[in-house]
Amino acid sequence: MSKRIHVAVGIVINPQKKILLAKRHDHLHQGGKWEFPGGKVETNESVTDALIRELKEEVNLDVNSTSAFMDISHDYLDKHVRLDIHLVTDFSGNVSGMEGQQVKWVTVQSLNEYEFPEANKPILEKLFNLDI
Ligand SMILES: Nc1nc2c([nH]c(=O)n2[C@@H]2O[C@H](COP(=O)(O)OP(=O)(O)OP(=O)(O)O)[C@@H](O)[C@H]2O)c(=O)[nH]1
Ligand SMILES: [Mg+2]
Repeated sequence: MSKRIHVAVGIVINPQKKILLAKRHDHLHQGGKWEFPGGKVETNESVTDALIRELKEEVNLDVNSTSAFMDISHDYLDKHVRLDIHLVTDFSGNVSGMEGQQVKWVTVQSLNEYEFPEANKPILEKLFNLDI
C-alpha cells in the first residue's frame, strides 16, 4: 500500500499578477522540480490553517485569506497525494525561501517553461485558461 497524504497548496498571485514558484530540494519527493508552496495538512488542522502555516514556514508570507481553486488526487508510484489547491491574493510580507530553496515570481504565460510534478498538470491547464 502506498502512503496517502493530504497537501495544502497555494497559488500565490501578487498585484502584478505574477505567481510564486519554489524549487523543491533535490532530496525531497519530486525533488528538483518547481512547485507551488505548501505542505502536509496535520491532524486536527484545517486546510486553510495548514496553508497559512506552510506559507509562513516556507516563504515567510503572512496570509490573511485563501479561496478554494481545485482538488486533485494523484497516484505516484511511492505515494498517493491529494492536493487541496487554494488561490492566495490576500497576503503581506516579502517572499524569502526560508528553507534555502529558490523562489521566483513568474507570469502565467511563462509557467510552461518550468518542470512541475506530474500531479500539477491540471493546475497549469486551469491557470492558462484563467484570464490573469
Ligand atoms: N507543496 C507542493 N507539493 C506538491 C505539489 N505537487 C505535488 O505533487 N506535490 C507533492 O505533495 C507532497 C507535498 O509535500 P511537502 O514535501 O511539500 O510537505 P511538507 O512541506 O509538509 O514537508 P515535510 O514533510 O518536509 O514537512 C509531496 O509529495 C510533493 O511531491 C505542489 O505544487 N506543491
Ligand atoms: Mg512543502
